[in-house]
Amino acid sequence: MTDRLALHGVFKSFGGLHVNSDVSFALKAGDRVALIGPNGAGKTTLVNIISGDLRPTAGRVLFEGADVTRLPIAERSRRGLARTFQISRLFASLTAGENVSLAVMQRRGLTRRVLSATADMADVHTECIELLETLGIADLAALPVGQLAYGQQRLLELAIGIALKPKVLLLDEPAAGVPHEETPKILGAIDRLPPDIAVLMIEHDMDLVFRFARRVLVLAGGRLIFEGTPAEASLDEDVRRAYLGSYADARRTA
Ligand SMILES: Nc1ncnc2c1ncn2[C@@H]1O[C@H](COP(=O)(O)OP(=O)(O)OP(=O)(O)O)[C@@H](O)[C@H]1O
Repeated sequence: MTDRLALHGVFKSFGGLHVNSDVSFALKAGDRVALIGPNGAGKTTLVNIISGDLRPTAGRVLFEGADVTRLPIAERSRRGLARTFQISRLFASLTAGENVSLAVMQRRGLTRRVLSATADMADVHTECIELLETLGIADLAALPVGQLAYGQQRLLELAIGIALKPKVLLLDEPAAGVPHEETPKILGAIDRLPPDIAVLMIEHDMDLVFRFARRVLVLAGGRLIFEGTPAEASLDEDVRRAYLGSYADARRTA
């Protein structure tokens, strides 16, 4: 089976700052992988490289076997790569339903011919409402995004990610900033993602990692220092050191 996503020797520097060094890994259909690591380890930078928001300094990103390293975000998205952001990027002046409908329309190729597409709009609306129902936020469809609570906005972001029917979904801290009592809803939504999607999730909350991930990648100082199950990660000495902040010291003295 061709990997859905593969990174080969990815490096990223900002001036003299080496943020990602020689990172390689692959995701297959149905994978549930968490990318963890201490603050500043380079996780978001790596996700930005996968999504096309950033170009790597060296190395390659393959999507279904094809080199997409130089392709723009929109082309990667058309091929089936979707992401959510750590900080919400929803259209605040549109309603929740309109935000999801736009994603459904984008996937169906309707956004370029909006004026001639009215016949398809009933379908788009039905799909949008079904999606919002799946995430338990159908009652919010008519509300402007600006009026939604933060946790509801994160659920809406997930709805948009799913609306794109991606083959690979990148989730950047989907539960960040969500009040504790609302995290079960985010977890429930993630549990109900279509099983075939390959999902890579950046997450600090280890409860969520344990519940979601079957495999964990640990990034420290820009390098992958561990790949294994969540249980193995929690017992690994290098991983423990990375989280205690002594990994950088160990490298400096090595
Ligand atoms: N555009 C940029 N220009 C310069 N430095 C950057 C840029 N983007 C990120 N960095 C630096 O790269 C390092 C890694 O940042 P990144 O956001 O990828 O880490 P992270 O592992 O996602 O951290 P966190 O868990 O805190 O979100 C940090 O030192 C950050 O300041």
